[in-house]
Amino acid sequence: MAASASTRFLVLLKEFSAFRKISWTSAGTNFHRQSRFLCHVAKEDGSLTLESLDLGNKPRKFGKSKAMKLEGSFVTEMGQGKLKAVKNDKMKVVKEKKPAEIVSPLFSAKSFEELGLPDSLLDSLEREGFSVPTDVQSAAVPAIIKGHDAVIQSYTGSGKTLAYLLPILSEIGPLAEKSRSSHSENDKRTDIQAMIVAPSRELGMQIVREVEKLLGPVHRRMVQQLVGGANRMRQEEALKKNKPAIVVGTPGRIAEISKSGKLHTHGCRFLVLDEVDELLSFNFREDIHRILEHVGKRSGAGPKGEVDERANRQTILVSATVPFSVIRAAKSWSHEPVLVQANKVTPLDTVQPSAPVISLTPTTSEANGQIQTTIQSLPPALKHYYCISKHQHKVDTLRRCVHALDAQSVIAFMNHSRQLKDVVYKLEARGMNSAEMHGDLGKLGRSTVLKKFKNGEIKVLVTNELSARGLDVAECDLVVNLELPTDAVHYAHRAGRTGRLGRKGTVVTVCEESQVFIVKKMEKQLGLPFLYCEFVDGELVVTEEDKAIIR
Ligand SMILES: Nc1ncnc2c1ncn2[C@@H]1O[C@H](COP(=O)(O)OP(=O)(O)OP(=O)(O)O)[C@@H](O)[C@H]1O
Repeated sequence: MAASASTRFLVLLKEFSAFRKISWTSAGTNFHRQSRFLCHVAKEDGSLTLESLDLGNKPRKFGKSKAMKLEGSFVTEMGQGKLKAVKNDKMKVVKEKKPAEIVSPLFSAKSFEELGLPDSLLDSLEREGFSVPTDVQSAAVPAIIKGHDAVIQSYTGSGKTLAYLLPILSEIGPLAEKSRSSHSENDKRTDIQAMIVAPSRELGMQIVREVEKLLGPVHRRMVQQLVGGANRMRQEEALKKNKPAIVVGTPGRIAEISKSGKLHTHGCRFLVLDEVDELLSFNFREDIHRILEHVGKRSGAGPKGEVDERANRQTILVSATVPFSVIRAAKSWSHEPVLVQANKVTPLDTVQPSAPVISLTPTTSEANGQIQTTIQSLPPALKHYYCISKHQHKVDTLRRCVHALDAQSVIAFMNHSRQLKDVVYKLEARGMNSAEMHGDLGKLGRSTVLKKFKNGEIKVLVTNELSARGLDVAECDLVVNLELPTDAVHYAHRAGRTGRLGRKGTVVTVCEESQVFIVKKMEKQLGLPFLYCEFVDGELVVTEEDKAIIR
């Protein structure tokens, strides 16, 4: 159909066949060579720096690092894209790109030792193969240890979970620095020390596993999950028996147990709202309100000097997408909060309502003497395409897309759970391993599917918005929007399931002809180029002219 339209040039790119990886050793060297020392960042725009937080020039201890768990996962820019001329007239030569560039320079601090973490936590990180903090971790850890309330914003897959977990674990629980972990006299031993709230069970459980990994087998009971769909009585018994220092849960279940008087949070020192913009939505409003009212509200002084006059907890709000409603909420719930981004800590007061919510390129500019901050929500190396397909051909388009990109682990998003089964049936009939995942599956069904997807038994996970936020499957190399996300924010979270932590990733949005204008709108809002593509002879074909517009 469109192939014969006004296309002048076709560039055939067979992308995934050429995944070229570099070893961690060489990646590390490059990162270090490129590293911008933290104390140099953001001074011009009035930001706080690690130096200004008294943590920039700590003496360094080196020598603990070992080969990183994700060895080889930092991939180079596509180096071997095939080039094929389809028409001779006005041929534009697209040169092969040079290989060996790091896609995303995520790491600027050389080691976790630089961030002032206690030895026991450093040992855990080493045991789990984490050797270098990401940029957002480099910025967040010292700021939170210092006692700041914070909004952590950084793009999907950049390590925001550890960015808040590390400073918390360095202050409370069995890995904490002894001098820091001493509780005030007002603390009861039964009180929870840190509460982490997430909008979905999957994300909650993912965070629990991250905490358990760091705590190690001996102390893993120090974290308790309070997610919905699991047995509530067992959760309450575990709270009573294990007296965990940390709870991670979904708003409804936390509020439920809190109302029953079985969750003691008045002495809680940390409250984290992960995916905060989602947690602010109407669905969660009542439960979040209760949590904010009860967590860390005790009388008397808190453990930290200069911030003691505020509520006796640190409030940490986290998301890749931070609309101004979050900034406003942070200002009202927190005391002098800071905005933490990759290698940058800025007083939240300087963030203006006019600042765009999302954009590709992070910039700061001064207007009327005020700092304007734009926010990057997606990894810059992610590639975005769209194609046009009739509704009845979409599954076939998906299948051809997977083949053309030689994708190994695919998440296909739709909007309604009732259509997922049909897509799975069609894919399976064509020999492609796939499974549906949605809320109606129940907790066990969901975790089984997820496990199979993670270990590669399932190639295409067909799902809805449930999986759009937080889900961390390192291997996912392709996201397909079989139906359009409702807006640019939803697009960003769906797209962010691939290309995690500097890996290569592709997002293909399959739309109907009448929907192209919506794709164009999202492209504009995100400030990202969405390339029009087709799948021809098993190849992804990108046209340089936008046929969707000129037809
Ligand atoms: N310093 C590090 N070194 C190696 N791996 C890391 C490091 N920090 C985090 N990771 C891993 O990177 C992956 C992505 O981290 P995480 O899920 O925290 O990202 P995120 O920024 O919260 O993403 P999203 O916005 O999608 O929720 C996880 O598998 C995590 O274990």
